[in-house]
Amino acid sequence: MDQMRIEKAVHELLLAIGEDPNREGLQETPQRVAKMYAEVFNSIGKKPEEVATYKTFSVNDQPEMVLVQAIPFYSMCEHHLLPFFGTVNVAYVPKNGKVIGLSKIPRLVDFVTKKPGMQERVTTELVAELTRILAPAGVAVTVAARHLCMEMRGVQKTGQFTYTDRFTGVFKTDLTLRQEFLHQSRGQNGKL
Ligand SMILES: Nc1nc2c(ncn2[C@@H]2O[C@H](COP(=O)(O)OP(=O)(O)OP(=O)(O)O)[C@@H](O)[C@H]2O)c(=O)[nH]1
Ligand SMILES: [Zn+2]
Repeated sequence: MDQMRIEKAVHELLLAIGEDPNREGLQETPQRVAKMYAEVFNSIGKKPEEVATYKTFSVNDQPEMVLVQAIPFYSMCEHHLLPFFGTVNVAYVPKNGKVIGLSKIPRLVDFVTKKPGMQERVTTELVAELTRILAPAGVAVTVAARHLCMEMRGVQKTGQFTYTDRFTGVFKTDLTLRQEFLHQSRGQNGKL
């Protein structure tokens, strides 16, 4: 990421909105924004393996379903560069005893959210990455998120959650399993 270019652009942006980039509180703002973008857009143009390792293990007696519930995330909408944020539930059914290190699931959530995007793509990319890494019998992902571009501007509807989901493999065919996933992952405060 070109930090100097971001700094220049933010300086220009401050001028364009009628601010004084030289006043005390704004003097370091271009650097701060450049640093912040490097953090929140950390996965642009990268492959998951460039940001973290995705270690898998073999187990003899595999569980029916592995579910990590209510993983928090923050992302930026690609239309307005405003945050959308919420929680993700991720589950998979292993195949041939192949499982992934548990922490790698929130790491994958970080990977798919650290770039300008849409909630639908967060949902489908998570499924695609888990499928690529694990080739499991099925994956289930549900995302619940609030979008600041619908809250603090524009249509200005506050506190709404948008829900998206994707089910593959056995989660598509076995409705009892899907119900179990939805039951287990149901939380509070709008979390799925
Ligand atoms: N499907 C989807 N839409 C999103 C997401 N984040 C933001 N949007 C929408 O993207 C759309 C962009 O629409 P435009 O008409 O180009 O932009 P706009 O004039 O700023 O639209 P308003 O927000 O309605 O004022 C808006 O309807 C946003 O609500 C998302 O994750 N998924
Ligand atoms: Zn938006």
